[in-house]
Amino acid sequence: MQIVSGTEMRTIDDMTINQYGFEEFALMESAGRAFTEALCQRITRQDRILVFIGGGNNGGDAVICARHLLERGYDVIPLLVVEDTHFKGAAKKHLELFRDFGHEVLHLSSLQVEKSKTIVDQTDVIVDGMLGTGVKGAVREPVATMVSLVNQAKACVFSLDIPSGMPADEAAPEGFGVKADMTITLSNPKETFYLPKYRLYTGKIITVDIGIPAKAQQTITPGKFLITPESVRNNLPVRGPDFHKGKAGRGLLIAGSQVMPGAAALSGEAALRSGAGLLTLGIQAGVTLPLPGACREYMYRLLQVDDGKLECIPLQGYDAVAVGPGLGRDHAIQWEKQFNGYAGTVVVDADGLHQLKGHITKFPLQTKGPVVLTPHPGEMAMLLDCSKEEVEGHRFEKARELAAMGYYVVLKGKNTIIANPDGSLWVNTSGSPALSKGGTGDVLTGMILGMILQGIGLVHALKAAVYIHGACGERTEHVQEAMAVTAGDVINEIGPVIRHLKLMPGPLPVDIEWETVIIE
Ligand SMILES: NC(=O)C1=CN([C@@H]2O[C@H](COP(=O)(O)OP(=O)(O)OC[C@H]3O[C@@H](n4cnc5c(N)ncnc54)[C@H](OP(=O)(O)O)[C@@H]3O)[C@@H](O)[C@H]2O)[C@@H](O)CC1
Ligand SMILES: [K+]
Repeated sequence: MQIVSGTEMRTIDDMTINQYGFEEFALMESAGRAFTEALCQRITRQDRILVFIGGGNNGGDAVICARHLLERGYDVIPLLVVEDTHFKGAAKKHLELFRDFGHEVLHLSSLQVEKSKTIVDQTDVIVDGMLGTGVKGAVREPVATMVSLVNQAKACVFSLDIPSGMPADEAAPEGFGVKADMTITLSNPKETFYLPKYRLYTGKIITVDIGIPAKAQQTITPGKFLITPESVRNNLPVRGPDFHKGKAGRGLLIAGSQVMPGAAALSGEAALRSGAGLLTLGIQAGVTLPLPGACREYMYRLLQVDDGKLECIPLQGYDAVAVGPGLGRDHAIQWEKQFNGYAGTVVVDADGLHQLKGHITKFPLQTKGPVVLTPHPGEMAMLLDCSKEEVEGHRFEKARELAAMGYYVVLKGKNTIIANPDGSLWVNTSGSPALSKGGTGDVLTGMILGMILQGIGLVHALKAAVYIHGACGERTEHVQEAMAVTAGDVINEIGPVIRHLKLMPGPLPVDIEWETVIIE
């Protein structure tokens, strides 16, 4: 499913109306009705409903919603927050139609604030159709007061398309808006839904189809998409009866140090649990792994340190290499010597990212294969020389900025973003606060390596690892409190989550074939 900014949504709307000849009046009817259908599945006939109606097209949709609710016999108060003169085009026509059908609206201007507060207090359900994707700047009066009233109300708040006041473009200045229990969004989720600063605004997000043609959507390139469980499931590795470990790839993990041996253990185990065929752990000589039981399936390559530099490992025979978890920053990776001409996939995480910083613009030119970087927001800020706040406020832009240097980027956090060097993005929606603990990032790196090794295609591998990692976090919460969950618990859920995905209905793809990487 495609995610859009408000600007992109307007481009899609313009195409639909001006290029493909859809009537704006009919499109608005379709939007208002689709919203109402989704709303009616979530409310009861006994609910007293207050519909807030703004003066733009979002208000037009809200008028249509009020009409359908009244026609179905619901108890509705339609409340206009602006004067009639504000209405234009299709929204104006729908307001006229509303009156032609004998319905009446209340005007906010005719009420004292106290009276509107009483109405809000006596309401069970609020439909928030004051401002949509066309909001500009800080919310003005009298809408601002209504936003505050809605936010104090005990009623269940359903925002139409987007919580009023919240911008739909990442680039827009931060807005103050309605805090909804649920946002029923039209046609496409808006990009700001997935930014940390707006996390408390949308509530649960439902997307409804309003009949925008796919062709109009495809004009937005490079696109931004949600990772769906279906898309992950349909691209999971499959093992047929003639499967053997050679088909599941040979991986190398360069990880661990005296003070962080556990990171190597966690990453490696996660790679194996995610399906890696053969795994070698490259680890500094003398480091003792703390969990011998968990590590008995690896092969080892002990690395010497000479003059502060980590020994290089010949990469022939390895289909992919992950470097960084728990590695420390004292012993330098010899990036150029180690990876020059390597045609497999390289995944760089954690301390590996800190060490790569000085080589960030050159590294993609030194390797022949794809390079995946998996920063959390702090590491992203370090790589791009900006603040963590800048990264968190502009996650799409920053992910694209780093990807444009020639990388596949996995920008971690809630709603992890995967960015392709061509600018396409995928946003994850699985996850849980249970994952907020040291070691879960090391687990993700291992899962990424494990998925890549099984040859399902790099982007599919990244999507699968990121989605399954989040789903493992969710699943740990079924049996224990989020605060008690450890990275090891997350690993234990990998198998059950993959099984659960595979049991979803529909045919699975046929057996995968590992494409051997040729190393020159
Ligand atoms: N996606 C789709 O395919 C379809 C989308 N549709 C719908 O269109 C919506 C977008 O509609 P839109 O472009 O008319 O803008 P919208 O959000 O109603 O805001 C404009 C109004 O807000 C006002 N206003 C602005 N800023 C303000 C502020 N800071 N503080 C206070 N007021 C402010 C502005 O007032 P003005 O500045 O003109 O005085 C004007 O009255 C979209 O979200 C979806 O619901 C469907 O109908 C059809 C299919
Ligand atoms: K709204």
